Amino acid sequence: MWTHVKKWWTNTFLDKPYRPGTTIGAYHIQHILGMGSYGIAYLATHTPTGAQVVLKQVKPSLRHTAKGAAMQAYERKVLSSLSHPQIPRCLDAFTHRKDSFLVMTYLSGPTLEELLFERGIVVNEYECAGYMRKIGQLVAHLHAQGLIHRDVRIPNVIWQDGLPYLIDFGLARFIGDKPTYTTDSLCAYPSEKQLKREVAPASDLYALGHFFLFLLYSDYTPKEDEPERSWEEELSLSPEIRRMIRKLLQMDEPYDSVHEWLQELDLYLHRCECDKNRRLQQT
Ligand SMILES: Nc1ncnc2c1ncn2[C@@H]1O[C@H](COP(=O)(O)OP(=O)(O)OP(=O)(O)O)[C@@H](O)[C@H]1O
Repeated sequence: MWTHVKKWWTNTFLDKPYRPGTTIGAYHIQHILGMGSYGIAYLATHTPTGAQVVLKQVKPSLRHTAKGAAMQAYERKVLSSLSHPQIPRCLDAFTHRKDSFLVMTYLSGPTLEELLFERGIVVNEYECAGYMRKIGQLVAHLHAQGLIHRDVRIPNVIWQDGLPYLIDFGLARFIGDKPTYTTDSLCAYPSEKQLKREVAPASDLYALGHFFLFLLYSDYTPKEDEPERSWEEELSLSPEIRRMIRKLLQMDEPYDSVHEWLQELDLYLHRCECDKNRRLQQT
């Protein structure tokens, strides 16, 4: 019972977000974007310039924990090290009363999760491959900087004007750094979680496999009363894409790098282009 009471008190009072309209230093809060495991994200206006920014506040309940402060400091270090138009830039960090805030550029547009599940967009296999190529190139850019995102999921990709924008670097780690703030090893985690949290390209490649499947499922309508089957049975995929996903998900010998996978993806896209041109010539 005590844990329920404590959780209720924490959520209702301690971690109560700032209200829209509140001014915090040079920023005016417009609305809450979301509450994650360690922070509260707000859309805010930078009053002197009128620019829209994202403020990320460490949850007050985590304020005095080593983890809360460390996570924000690490996210700041990660974002400050990056300079890419499709990734938020760290603009500032400050403390207001006892709360720490990270300020970053706001990337507008719907996430792929919203596009798929709220707007119901349908993407065919060829189009999915085109989306994945652009997302893969962003992930390859991170890997080239020695950074593993570890949270490449559809709610963390904003899609605007035909380009993906990658957000939420709360779990990102530089290769060589510890996978968690409390342990050096992931041995105590279940095997799938070990793979997802590994500070190595394999964890992002695995996430990209699931990402691919989410996009491909947009074109799938289950038949009524049909029992659930595996993705290989439910989706009608070309042999190349099926093979790629099996390798991304480590069901077959995995890729060593995102580049290796992107090369195969390019061969597939080239093959589709040739097929299309051939069909056009025949008509
Ligand atoms: N730079 C940004 N531009 C636009 N929207 C953003 C940006 N950063 C975050 N958001 C939005 O704010 C929400 C919350 O962001 P946050 O990074 O805290 O993600 P989270 O998944 O809720 O947190 P956590 O990773 O701690 O679970 C996101 O779902 C996203 O919609």
